[in-house]
Amino acid sequence: MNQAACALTIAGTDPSGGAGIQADLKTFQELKSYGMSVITSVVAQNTTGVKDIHDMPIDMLKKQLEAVSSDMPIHAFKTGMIASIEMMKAIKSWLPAVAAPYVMDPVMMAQSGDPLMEEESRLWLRDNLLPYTTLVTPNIPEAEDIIGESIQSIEDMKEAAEQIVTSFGASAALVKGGHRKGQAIDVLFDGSDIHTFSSKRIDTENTHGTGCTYSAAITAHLSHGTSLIEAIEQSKYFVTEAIRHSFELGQGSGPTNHFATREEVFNKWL
Ligand SMILES: Nc1ncnc2c1ncn2[C@@H]1O[C@H](COP(=O)(O)OP(=O)(O)OP(=O)(O)O)[C@@H](O)[C@H]1O
Ligand SMILES: Cc1ncc(COP(=O)(O)O)c(N)n1
Repeated sequence: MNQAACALTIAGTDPSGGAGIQADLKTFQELKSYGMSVITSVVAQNTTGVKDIHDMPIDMLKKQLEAVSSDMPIHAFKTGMIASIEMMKAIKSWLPAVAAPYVMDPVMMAQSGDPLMEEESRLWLRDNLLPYTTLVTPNIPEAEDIIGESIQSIEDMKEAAEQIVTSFGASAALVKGGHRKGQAIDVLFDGSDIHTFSSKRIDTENTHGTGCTYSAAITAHLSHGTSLIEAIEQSKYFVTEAIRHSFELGQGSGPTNHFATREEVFNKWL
């Protein structure tokens, strides 16, 4: 009998296919997890920015969560855009229905700077959902928002990761350095040790959806039962290659190329 590793994303949409649910499902597929999705908001956006947002009615969000968890195995799940406190409450009350690693990408705004979460929801997310996470993956502005302090150096990133675990209750925190200059360095505190994950910075504007792709890749690896450190190491490689092979599509920040890591395989066949 076939057994599948099953990964679920709970997030908003991107009709241009580079971020959100669409990026997550592509990533799950590439990493051989059976992908499932619950939509929080339908977002009219593309590579240039966000045009409009339609939040799912809370009842519909609850019904989607219930539909998937009452029928399907969930071996790991992630949350991305959760626009309102009401939605966060619905997700929190659903959490006991799943016993699986939880990766939170605390999406606050799109790369274009457009907000994807109500201002007052940020504290609620931190104080009420963060303590349930296996891993939270803030970029630098999101980590600054969580700890309420500015982050300049790698040392600051380490302190922030540690603080997110010890003061705010995440099991592990990965502070991503995509917004800094120089090497693309991410810092993990796993509850006992600091680990760094580093790659050369790729000179490109095409980074729409990198955060979504990275957290989805980690979720996919966790759904296969991979350890946290190994899952992050593999996902760092995946997202770096996806940025390296990104597409010149759209008039803004182009999307990452999710099937880049299969290039070698394709080349063998062609
Ligand atoms: N130009 C780049 N070259 C190499 N790696 C990068 C580059 N930009 C971002 N990264 C890496 O991509 C991953 C996502 O990090 P980033 O800080 O960009 O997340 P994010 O801000 O949530 O994503 P987004 O940019 O999609 O909003 C991290 O591993 C980061 O180090
Ligand atoms: C629905 C949704 N979720 C997350 C992001 C963040 O992705 P990015 O910062 O790469 O634009 C996005 N643009 N849209």
